[in-house]
Amino acid sequence: MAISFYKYQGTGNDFVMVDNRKHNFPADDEALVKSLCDRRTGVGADGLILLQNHPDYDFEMVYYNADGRVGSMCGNGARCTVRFARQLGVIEDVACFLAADGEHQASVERDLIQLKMHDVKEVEQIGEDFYLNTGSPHYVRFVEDVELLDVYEEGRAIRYNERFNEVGTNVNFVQRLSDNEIFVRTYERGVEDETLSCGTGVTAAALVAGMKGMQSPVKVKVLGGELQVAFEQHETGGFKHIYLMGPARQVFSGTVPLQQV
Ligand SMILES: N[C@H](CCC[C@H](N)C(=O)O)C(=O)O
Repeated sequence: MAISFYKYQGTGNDFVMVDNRKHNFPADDEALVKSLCDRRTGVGADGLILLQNHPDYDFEMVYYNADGRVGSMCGNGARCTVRFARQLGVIEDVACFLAADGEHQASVERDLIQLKMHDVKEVEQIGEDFYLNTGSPHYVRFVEDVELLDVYEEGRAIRYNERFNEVGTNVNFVQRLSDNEIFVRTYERGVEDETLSCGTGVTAAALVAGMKGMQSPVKVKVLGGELQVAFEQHETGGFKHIYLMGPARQVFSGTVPLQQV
């Protein structure tokens, strides 16, 4: 038996995608997911996503981190899944789909995928830093020079802080570049390394930039390209009408013999 897969990437956050509408991919096999995501002995990706039928939605996305564990919401992965659904003919230019954190709307505008995120009701302040959930948990720290930072070491120190216990957190380091632009680097839980981009992390960083007075939409530079985040801020704190926008495309497709993974 062989597994057919597609490889997608959105601003450098890359995913093995499986069309699971008619198959039954053995995703509870953590070792299998992990080996497919391995960059030397597998296809190589930050995560694996199943696109599935759902009776009430255009489709359902099920996301696994590169370590093989079922993940929470993945913003770039969702944008890639929308592109994948479009290319499979599952949707046209708009989608309403189910992800780990519930329903999402999205639209395809040429090269760009715009994804509606859930409202964020509260942002916790921890010293000078912030902690919020944009579908996945994110710690946000503003720094002077993000390019010089050791994201792996400093990210791990926060990731494994006992405050976050087994659940852990993703960690985002943010530099303000101008009145409407930030640069974000993210240490990702489940990948346990820096990735080139993290959609829910970029969203979290842009919302914190909003709290610090930046107007929507916020342009976000990441190592793998550029995204944009639009939002409305409640007077009482919290955010609504949050949109993440950026490119997502197919890189290649192939098959993996199952006995070899
Ligand atoms: N890369 C993803 C985030 C995945 C979240 C995952 N790493 C976790 O929280 O465990 C994104 O684009 O939003």
